[in-house]
Amino acid sequence: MTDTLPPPPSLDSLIVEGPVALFLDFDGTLVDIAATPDEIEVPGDLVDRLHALCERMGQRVALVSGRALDDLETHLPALTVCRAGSHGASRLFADGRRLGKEPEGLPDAAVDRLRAFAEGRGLLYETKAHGGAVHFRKHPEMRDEAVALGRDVAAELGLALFTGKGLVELVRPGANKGEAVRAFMENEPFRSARPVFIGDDTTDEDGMDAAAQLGGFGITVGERENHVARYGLDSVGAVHHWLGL
Ligand SMILES: O=P(O)(O)OC[C@H]1O[C@H](O[C@H]2O[C@H](CO)[C@@H](O)[C@H](O)[C@H]2O)[C@H](O)[C@@H](O)[C@@H]1O
Repeated sequence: MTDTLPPPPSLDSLIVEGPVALFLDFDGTLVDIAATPDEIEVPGDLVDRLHALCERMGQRVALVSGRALDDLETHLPALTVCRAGSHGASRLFADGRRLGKEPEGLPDAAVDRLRAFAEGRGLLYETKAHGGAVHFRKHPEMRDEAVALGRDVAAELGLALFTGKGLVELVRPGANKGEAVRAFMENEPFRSARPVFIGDDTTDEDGMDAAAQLGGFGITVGERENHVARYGLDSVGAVHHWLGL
């Protein structure tokens, strides 16, 4: 449990031991969770603060989000930090060069099933370039039905199912945050650094697991049960404070 996990050592003390690479989740980690994806409140100077953090870290910072990259960039305009969207499947270096292949979108049959389910029940369907999510945050009683539908469609069409905070999502197999961590860590300036992954949700555990396998560790945010993280921070505010944002 998060409340039994100690806070991490200070970032300055880690940097003294050797180069550190930071992998940062977005929703629930850098910004607070809101009722819908578009209602998040992003501090106006967050991009500038992330750029300053990048300078301090020798450019070894990557955002690793479940959101599509174009959506992430809407909330973080003119961001020049390494970033991965669609749960790590779509990756860009800081200057916009692609890392790896552009992933495939969902088959139409999957999109149609998810969208019809959401629209039929008054739920929000989030269109993504490489996935599709049904949000039930405002209707938690629909959770089991949404997860069951996601499982069925995933099995029928050979897709992977994610269940996150108030959502169920389908992606192509292999799209996970651990793969994004590994991909960045094979490249400069990340290579040989100690990876630290910070996140609040189930899908972040793949990133934390990869960080641990590569000699680093995970930091979980908030009170969710987490069996992979080594340390915990209480809130988005505590993450900002730890990062010196
Ligand atoms: O990996 P992340 O960057 O944390 O993205 C995870 C999902 O974040 C968004 O959904 C979550 O945040 C919404 C806004 O706070 C909230 O309304 C929703 O219930 C959360 O699940 C985003 O909409 C998803 O696409 C991401 O997968």
